[in-house]
Amino acid sequence: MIVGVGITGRMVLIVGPSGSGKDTLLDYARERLRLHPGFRFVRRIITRPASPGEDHESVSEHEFQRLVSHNAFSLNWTAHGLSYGLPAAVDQWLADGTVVIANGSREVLPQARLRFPRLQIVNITAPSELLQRRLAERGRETGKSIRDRLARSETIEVVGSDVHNIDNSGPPAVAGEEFLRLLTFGADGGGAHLENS
Ligand SMILES: Nc1ncnc2c1ncn2[C@@H]1O[C@H](COP(=O)(O)OP(=O)(O)OP(=O)(O)O)[C@@H](O)[C@H]1O
Ligand SMILES: O=P(O)(O)OC[C@H]1O[C@H](OP(=O)(O)O)[C@H](O)[C@@H]1O
Repeated sequence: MIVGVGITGRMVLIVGPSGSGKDTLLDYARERLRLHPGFRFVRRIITRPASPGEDHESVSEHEFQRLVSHNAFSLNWTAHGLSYGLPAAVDQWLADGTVVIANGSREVLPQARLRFPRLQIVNITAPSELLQRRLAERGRETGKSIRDRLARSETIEVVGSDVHNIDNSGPPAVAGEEFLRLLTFGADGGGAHLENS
């Protein structure tokens, strides 16, 4: 079994333009940390029908607004004509000292910084030609929807001392290992490590 030594509980938001590889890197890390109780990967609530890729809870916009009015979200936002939420359970996991990892939005970072005192932002990047090719090959969106996502990719800057950039233009395992290192070595870049026993 894997045990953690000195892991510091915190919120980790992985952000970056559509097609940069957030879900791919989340899958990579989730698989490798699945036996570790100190890490939890958030299942998002989204007003998108079930689709290949991210495993999310699909709800109608009406249901989403009902959840908002019942304070069912720790953080929520809109983008691409969809509504996204992280469940309120996140707050309890953080209070328990867990490292909570979620797919976020670059645009919601100002609210996230106020919401989560211990926040680590992981910004995934890739050149625009790669984003374009990946979105076309993925096939979840087509035509205008892809064009809108690519246009949005260039409009939002992610800067700050709480931001770690990961270039995902090479093989997924390269960026995946870098992401794992960030998760397991703590927000301040040192001190914590995982041990196999
Ligand atoms: N390093 C990589 N090399 C080649 N293909 C990749 C790499 N990373 C991701 N991909 C592929 O690119 C596509 C987009 O990746 P992914 O869905 O992980 O991106 P995303 O950032 O989560 O996008 P979105 O915000 O639109 O959900 C997927 O088909 C994925 O398999
Ligand atoms: O452009 P920004 O604000 O960074 O991100 C907007 C939203 O798009 C992506 O979701 P998905 O591709 O619909 O699953 C992100 O995860 C985020 O929720």
